[in-house]
Parts: sequence; structure tokens; C-alpha cells
Amino acid sequence: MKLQLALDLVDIAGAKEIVSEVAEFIDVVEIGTPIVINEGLHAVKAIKEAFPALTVLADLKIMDAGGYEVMKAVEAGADIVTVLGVSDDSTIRGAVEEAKKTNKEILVDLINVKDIKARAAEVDALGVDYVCVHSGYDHQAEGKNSFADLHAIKSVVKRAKTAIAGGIKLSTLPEVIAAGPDLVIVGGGITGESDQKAAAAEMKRLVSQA
Ligand SMILES: O=C(CO)[C@H](O)[C@H](O)COP(=O)(O)O
Repeated sequence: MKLQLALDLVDIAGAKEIVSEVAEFIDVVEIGTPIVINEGLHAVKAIKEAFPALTVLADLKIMDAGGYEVMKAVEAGADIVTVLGVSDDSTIRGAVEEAKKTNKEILVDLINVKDIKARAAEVDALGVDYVCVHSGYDHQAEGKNSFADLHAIKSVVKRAKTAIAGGIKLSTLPEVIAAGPDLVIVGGGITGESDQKAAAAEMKRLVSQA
């Protein structure tokens, strides 16, 4: 089981600062959607150049033009690129084809998908690398999480790896780990802590045992 640090509410300098603190405890660093909106793919390039040993995920949440947008993210240094599960199959297919050319990976984010189980099975069959359940900030504000959704997709995803994101904290991590995802994505649960290094270290210790 791997740990991904999601960076959302910082600029490039702030992202570098946090990653410098916790790099030894994370497997993947995510350049979150708000950073890409604010700074563009330069943020992906800057983090990949500064931390070449880390796997970099560009959270573009692609909805259309899958092949083209994946191409641009990969050119900037992304190892994994996100595509929305609510996209058309052709968008996901295009993204997968483009990523495969350079041995990169596609993570499909099932945020706001209504029939999670059915869509997870469909995107799995499209050859994506990760299927991710996700309660976004707006759902988190309504007290929702994706723990039950993770159980649901685990029963239908046969070839892709599974991932979970959305409001995961140290206190809820054991419940997440028990459901057995391949990738646990944590943003505020690390970046919002006063001791980010200690939080990342403890999370890494827990996911490594799984
Ligand atoms: O993609 C995102 C929001 O759309 C976040 O990166 C993801 O939810 C993880 O952050 P947090 O742990 O703070 O919820």
C-alpha cells in the first residue's frame, strides 16, 4: 500500500517546502487541481525537477481531450495523470493510449459518479491503472466520505489498482487501510497538521504495515 501526499492550497514555493519536509515518507506527490489552475503545468515541472525520485501525479481531473491533455502533463513531468470517471469512454481511452506511449499511468477519479460499482467495472475494463473513490471538499463539508465506496469498488475492480481520497486523517486511516486500497491519498491530514513530518511519518508507518 502506498501513500500519496496531495498538495492543493499552496503555490510552487510552498509545495517545495512541504515536500522537502516529508519526501522520505511519501511515495507519490500530487500537484492538486487548485495549484494547476493557479500556476499551470509549470508546477508539475518544478516539483519533478526538484524531486526526481518521487512519482508525481498531476490532478488535472480531465473531462475531455484525454489524449492531448495527458500528453501535455507528461511533457511537464507527470508520472500519473487523473481523468474523471464521469467522462466519456472515448476520453478515458484516449488518455490511456497516450499514457501507455511513455509508460505513464492514468488514475480515474470517480468523484460524483452515481453508480460507483458499475462505472468502476467499466473504467477498469478500459485499461486504466488506478480507480479512485473520492469525496471532494464540497462533499466533505456535508460530512460525507468514500469509505463504503472503496468496499464497493474492491469487489468489481479486477485489474487496476484501487485508491481513495478525501478527508483522510490519522484517526480514520486505520479504517481506510482495513479496506485494502493500493494507494491512500492524503492532503489536509498532513498539510493541515502543525507537525507535518510527524503526521506523514506515522501515516507511512501505518500504510507500510498493510
Ligand atoms: O482532489 C482533491 C480535492 O478535489 C484533494 O487533493 C483530495 O481530496 C485530497 O485532499 P484532502 O485529503 O485534503 O481531502
